[in-house]
Amino acid sequence: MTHEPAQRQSREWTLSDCGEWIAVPGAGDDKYSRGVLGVVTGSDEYPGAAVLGVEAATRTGVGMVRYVGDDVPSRLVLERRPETVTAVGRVQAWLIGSGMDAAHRDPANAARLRAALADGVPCVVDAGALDLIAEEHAPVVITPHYRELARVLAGDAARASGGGAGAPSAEKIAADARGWARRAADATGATVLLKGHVTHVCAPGGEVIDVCTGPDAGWLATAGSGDALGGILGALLATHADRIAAEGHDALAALAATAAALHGAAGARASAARAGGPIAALDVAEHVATVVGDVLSAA
Ligand SMILES: NC(=O)C1=CN([C@@H]2O[C@H](COP(=O)(O)OP(=O)(O)OC[C@H]3O[C@@H](n4cnc5c(N)ncnc54)[C@H](O)[C@@H]3O)[C@@H](O)[C@H]2O)[C@@H](O)CC1
Ligand SMILES: Nc1ncnc2c1ncn2[C@@H]1O[C@H](COP(=O)(O)OP(=O)(O)O)[C@@H](O)[C@H]1O
Repeated sequence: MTHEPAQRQSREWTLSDCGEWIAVPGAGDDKYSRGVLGVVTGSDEYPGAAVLGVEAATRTGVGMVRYVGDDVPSRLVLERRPETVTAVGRVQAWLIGSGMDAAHRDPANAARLRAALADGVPCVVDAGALDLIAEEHAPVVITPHYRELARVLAGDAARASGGGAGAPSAEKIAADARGWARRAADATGATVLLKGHVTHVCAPGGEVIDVCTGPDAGWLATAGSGDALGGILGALLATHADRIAAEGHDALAALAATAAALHGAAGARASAARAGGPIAALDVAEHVATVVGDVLSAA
């Protein structure tokens, strides 16, 4: 029988673990000292993803969101959240790629994504930016679902061998999601948040963290739910720049697990508010603030 070293074991992350990772502003804080999140998400093809990520980030708590994107998503973001700033400026973290399609990336979005990755601050990389992670130099958390992780690992295998042979299919990843989250973290050097009914988080060389705070039924499996998760995680990274600088991927993994736990609990609360019935992604985003309040009052 083989034994994994202790740091490769798995643990569960619950709401009681989250309190330490929510930054509550004090009397001396202003919007900049709290942290600013830069967001490059959405496109004329998928504008709603931008709205969902910005809404969720705002409801998680952050000093400011700077949104940088195409005209249609910019207008929709401002209609929903007029406090969002569309002027370019400094940020403490980035959220990139939700609502974008790597196969149809236009030059303006390509330049925005590359600029965010080159900025050097922590970055959440989702959906249509996942193909760019080999270029990054910043501390990165990737947030794939099974099909997206299969594509990430195929790209990784192709770079290593010139072919891509040996990369797992989405079905193979689904059959051992915990194991593939760990292998993907080691292979990419990024902290991995692998989405599913149970979400698995792993830093390179670290333990796997399981998160299962969502509703018992799979109501979170709905369009845009993952776009909202990206916003939650982006806000947490932007408000913990000092801890990420000091603790690196250990902090990124704790923040990613916190984001998944808040997201699941917000989905459960949103469903409970509808007698256990179905939810929309915007319901999840809106309920994050209440879940943050719950976590802080229980701490
Ligand atoms: N409101 C929005 O703007 C939303 C934007 N989204 C964005 O959409 C982009 C693509 O995300 P996906 O997770 O769809 O990407 P995937 O590439 O994983 O899924 C697309 C694939 O799903 C399969 N598929 C499509 N329709 C299907 C159907 N009816 N039945 C069975 N299989 C089907 C096809 O093989 C297609 O290639 C991402 O950028 C994502 O962020 C999604 O999050 C949904 C909501
Ligand atoms: N069966 C399920 N039960 C509970 N949560 C799920 C289930 N399937 C997916 N989820 C969660 O819902 C979200 C879906 O994200 P994603 O696949 O990126 O969707 P989208 O691209 O439409 O936003 C993730 O947070 C994932 O963990």
